[in-house]
Amino acid sequence: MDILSCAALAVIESVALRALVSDIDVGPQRIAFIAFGLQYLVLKWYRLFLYPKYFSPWRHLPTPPGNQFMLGHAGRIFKADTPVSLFVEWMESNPDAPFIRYLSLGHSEVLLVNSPSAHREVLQSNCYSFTKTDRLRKMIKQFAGEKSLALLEFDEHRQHRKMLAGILSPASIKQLAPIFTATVKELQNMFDAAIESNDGKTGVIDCTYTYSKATLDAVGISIFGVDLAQTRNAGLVRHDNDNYSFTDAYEDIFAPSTLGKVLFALNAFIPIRWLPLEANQKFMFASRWLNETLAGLVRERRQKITGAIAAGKYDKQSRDLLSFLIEESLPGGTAAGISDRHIADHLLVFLGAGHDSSADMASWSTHIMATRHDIQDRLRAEVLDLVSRNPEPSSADIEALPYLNNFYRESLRVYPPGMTMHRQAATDLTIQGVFIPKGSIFDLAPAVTSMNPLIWGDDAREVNPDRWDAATITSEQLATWSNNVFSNGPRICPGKGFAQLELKLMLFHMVLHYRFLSVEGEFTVENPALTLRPHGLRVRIEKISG
Ligand code: HEM
Repeated sequence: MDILSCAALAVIESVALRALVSDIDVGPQRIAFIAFGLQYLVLKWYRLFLYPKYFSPWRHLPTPPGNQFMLGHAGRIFKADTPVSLFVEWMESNPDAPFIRYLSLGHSEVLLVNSPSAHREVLQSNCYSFTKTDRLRKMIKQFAGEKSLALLEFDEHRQHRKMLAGILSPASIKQLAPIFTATVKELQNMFDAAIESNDGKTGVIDCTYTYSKATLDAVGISIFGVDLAQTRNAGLVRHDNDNYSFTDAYEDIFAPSTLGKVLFALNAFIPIRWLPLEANQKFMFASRWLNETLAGLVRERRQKITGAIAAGKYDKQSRDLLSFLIEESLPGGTAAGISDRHIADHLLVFLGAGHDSSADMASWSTHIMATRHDIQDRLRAEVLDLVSRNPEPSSADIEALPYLNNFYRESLRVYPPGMTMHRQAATDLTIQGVFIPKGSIFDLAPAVTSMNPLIWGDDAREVNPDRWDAATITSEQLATWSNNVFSNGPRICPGKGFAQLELKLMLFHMVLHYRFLSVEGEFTVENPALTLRPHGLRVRIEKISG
């Protein structure tokens, strides 16, 4: 935009100068070129250095130190221990400020939403005055269709949330319990294999790999009703892998090589998918494969369901979310009229949003248990007590365990997997007395409120499941806006109940059958990343006999 305005102005100036000064012996192109260069430099200098410091409406907001030339704070964010650790540090220096301003690449301003009341205004009161940012939209569009819930805005988003409400309601989530329990058995097989391949007594699991696989199995069966590892597409086979499966496509998109990750992020700034690189070809193939295969899956399931209904043989029991959504899309259903394209796009986002976050949560819970044996022992005592009274507890019995519930909430508070949300103002507005021009960029990080010492006390960074005890927890800590781990407002995570059931069942069985002895070696946290993902977190486990 700046280039275009400067170029247009330079042409006008050149024409005007030659009209006003008759004996000028410099050609019009040269004049325009020099004018363009000078104007562009002055404008950039203003934007980079003068505007943020002297003219921005946000210049009085807290701005952290450490701004680097051209990189702003972005360089330090990418080098930090986790993608959100600087946000938490900045919040700790300004715990009650509504917003903190930081500078991103090219010194562009970003507002970090800080106080609970500012969160409420951005996520609830003015939810539809914001959209996802253009960059995030470009990033998500690389693998999910435009019709997916995560990309819908305004009335269309409202309408689709309503259509999808039934399939993720508590009643339908409850029906998924047997599926989750079955996938926990898979997890146990992986744990046992790790122990067997060592000395038969203890073994080491790589948390990211193990939980990723287990939760992908769980979301595959619960969302699509298929074993994703076995799902192939006969019409679309990769030349170097004729056994290409859903798992391959998923990995090529969500767990690519380092170059693949860089290209994924870069493509949100400049289109680079046309570059003839292997990482690009893999990504493009996987994205096409995933979209075509899902469309085929939806088509087949619709035929099967409508055929069974017509024959009077449809069994509504034990249905996955895809079957449920297709049923509801029929005349009279809560999602009547929703297109197959929308269904496929929504479910692909459910898969992406639900898989990594649940796997990360399981990894961090394991980390807590392996480093805090006191917490692990209390969890196990509670689980054993339930089993001694009721050897076959229902999912409702498990969900009601108080210490397991406290542990689940505390683990999410300290290690929120859905790490950041990004928004862009769709209109001019004022929030908490701060003027927000249209186009302003916002970051929201659940850790910012979850770690706020004014809400959670000076030990906010410590893991302490007891802080959730009904007898002692304060109303401020329980307030909706003190906890944004699943976001809040109209865009609150629709998979909250799904994640809770899946993870509590997984934790229950893990604690019942295994001891988590220690963390082996060092590990890092992926940065940049879409979720709070430990890398190389290896934990020694031991099977509990009997
Ligand atoms: C521990 C597990 C999970 C966490 C921490 C989590 C967190 C979040 C957060 C913070 C958002 C808001 C993103 C934004 O507005 O930019 C979100 C949105 C979303 N989540 Fe989750 N999530 C989890 C599991 C799941 C599961 C299991 C599913 C599906 C089965 C799911 C589906 C979605 C969808 C579809 C959205 C977009 C909602 C919309 O834009 O209306 N999530 N999640």
